[in-house]
Amino acid sequence: MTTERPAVLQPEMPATRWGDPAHATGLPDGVRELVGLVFPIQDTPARTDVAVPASRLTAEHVAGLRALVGDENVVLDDGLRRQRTRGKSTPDLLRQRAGDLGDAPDVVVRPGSHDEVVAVLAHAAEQRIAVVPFGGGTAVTGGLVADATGFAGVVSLDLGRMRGLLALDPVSSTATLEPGLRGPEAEALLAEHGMMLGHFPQSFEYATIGGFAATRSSGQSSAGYGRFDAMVVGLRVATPAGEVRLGSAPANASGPDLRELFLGSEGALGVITEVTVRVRPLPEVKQYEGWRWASFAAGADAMRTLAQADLLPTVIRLSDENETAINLADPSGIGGEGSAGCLMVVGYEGTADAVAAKRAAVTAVLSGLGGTAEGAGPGEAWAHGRFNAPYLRDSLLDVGVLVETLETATFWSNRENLYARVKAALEESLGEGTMVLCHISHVYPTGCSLYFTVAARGDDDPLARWLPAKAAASEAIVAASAAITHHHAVGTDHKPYLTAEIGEVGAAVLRAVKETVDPAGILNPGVLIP
Ligand SMILES: Cc1cc2nc3c(=O)[nH]c(=O)nc-3n(C[C@H](O)[C@H](O)[C@H](O)COP(=O)(O)OP(=O)(O)OC[C@H]3O[C@@H](n4cnc5c(N)ncnc54)[C@H](O)[C@@H]3O)c2cc1C
Repeated sequence: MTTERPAVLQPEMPATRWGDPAHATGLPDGVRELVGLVFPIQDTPARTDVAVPASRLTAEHVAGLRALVGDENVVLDDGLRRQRTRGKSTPDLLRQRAGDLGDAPDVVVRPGSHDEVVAVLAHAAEQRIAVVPFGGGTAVTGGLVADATGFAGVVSLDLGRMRGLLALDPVSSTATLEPGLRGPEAEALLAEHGMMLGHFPQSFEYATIGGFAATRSSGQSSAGYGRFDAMVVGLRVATPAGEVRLGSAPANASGPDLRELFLGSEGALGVITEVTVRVRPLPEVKQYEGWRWASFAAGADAMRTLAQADLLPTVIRLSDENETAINLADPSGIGGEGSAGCLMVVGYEGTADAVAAKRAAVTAVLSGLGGTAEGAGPGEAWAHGRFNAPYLRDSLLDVGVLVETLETATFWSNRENLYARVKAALEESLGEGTMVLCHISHVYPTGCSLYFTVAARGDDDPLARWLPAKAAASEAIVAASAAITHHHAVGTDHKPYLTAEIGEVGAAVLRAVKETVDPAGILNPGVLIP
């Protein structure tokens, strides 16, 4: 087939905020009033008067890059360099809002093909220019913040021109996608063939196929469709040492599976230029509903029972008592009566017969374990608002409230310990009035992830309040022997904790691979590799 490209492209995100400016609603009056009851409201507009630092690259460097990808695809423009600075964590946004553009790339380079990526990497290695692969720019763990020490400058390698559906194999149910396709663009291309990928992280609107692979992302339908890495059957990767093509069969016993080496490699081992994924038919039916549990523990036990019985629906998420209460208090959040206990959202997608059968079996288990069915209302409200939270975060930052999220994962037997430790660490660090909310939305037969949302007073310097709280939470995660990240990746923020998780030998293995594929160390220096 000839390459198919999306008919409609997602608009650019502003540098200081999340998402499509047309979807930003501001803080509804009712919510502003509620927030004001808990936190001091203080209007804190973003600074836009700070200039982007001058590019450190010489005219010769720039001319060399232009010769490889064309003049128009080597961009020194301040606006684009500002937008390509860091990602979209709360610290990233706070730094942008404060006018800190110290990590701005020196130039944005937009290759149009695998071969152009290869050529840029060879040139960068020769000239000692650092290269930061840039997909959607939704990184939340500092994966786009390269350490430029010892380099002539930093190229943001923007993969946004590589946005095609390259191949579709309906017999094997696979599709080969270019890395710069954003979530909705990839789904729209596949939908024209009656197929879907089924990867819906909260960053779906902006994150890309290459980014999903490079961070081992997990989406809201992970219970039914799996994590992104589980959907990948093949990869093409450009490294400074040459090309790596992986995935000649769905499974093999040809030594360790090297696909796993490049999945989650966060731009430090190569640039992913093609991703072959498993696709499936578009669902005939989608049904989402709510269940209520007396406690977080009771709901979590029900999730475990379903996972261990191989009975997971497509979506399953459970809010703790605090998250349940806050969402019910928010008129734009999940609807429903009362706020006691813990709300679970359960979603079914597939053929009408498959949905009916799975729903009947799951309903029997949940009822038997003491859950109360709440009907379609809470499920549909969740489905309707599932991508809204990041816009609300901007509105809260606008009024001086500190909001951030973090996530981890552990085995079922350690869930309560991990939950208690992380919650206590955040509350102690941020002090009185801090709200710590938690949900479980990715489950396995052996364990689950925990996703925390924190809201606290920002005071005069929200960044200075958040960084010690994040460190305390990370230390609590390590002390609980849990994963420093379940799906947000390592980046620079989690790097100090990685060796504790994988051990000294594990860290040395990563360094050895880096040395082999990127001997000059130009790829995302300072990210991931301990
Ligand atoms: C509001 C919000 C909600 C989020 N929700 C979720 C969620 O539900 N689930 C989840 O898993 N994550 C979530 N994230 C995190 C983020 O969206 C994911 O990590 C996502 O996979 C990043 O994709 P991206 O295209 O934006 O990558 P980028 O941010 O551009 O890059 C991320 C990292 O991957 C590298 N990279 C990007 N593309 C390539 C490539 N082609 N080859 C090699 N390296 C590359 C970059 O150098 C960087 O280190 C969320 C983030 C935000 C801001």
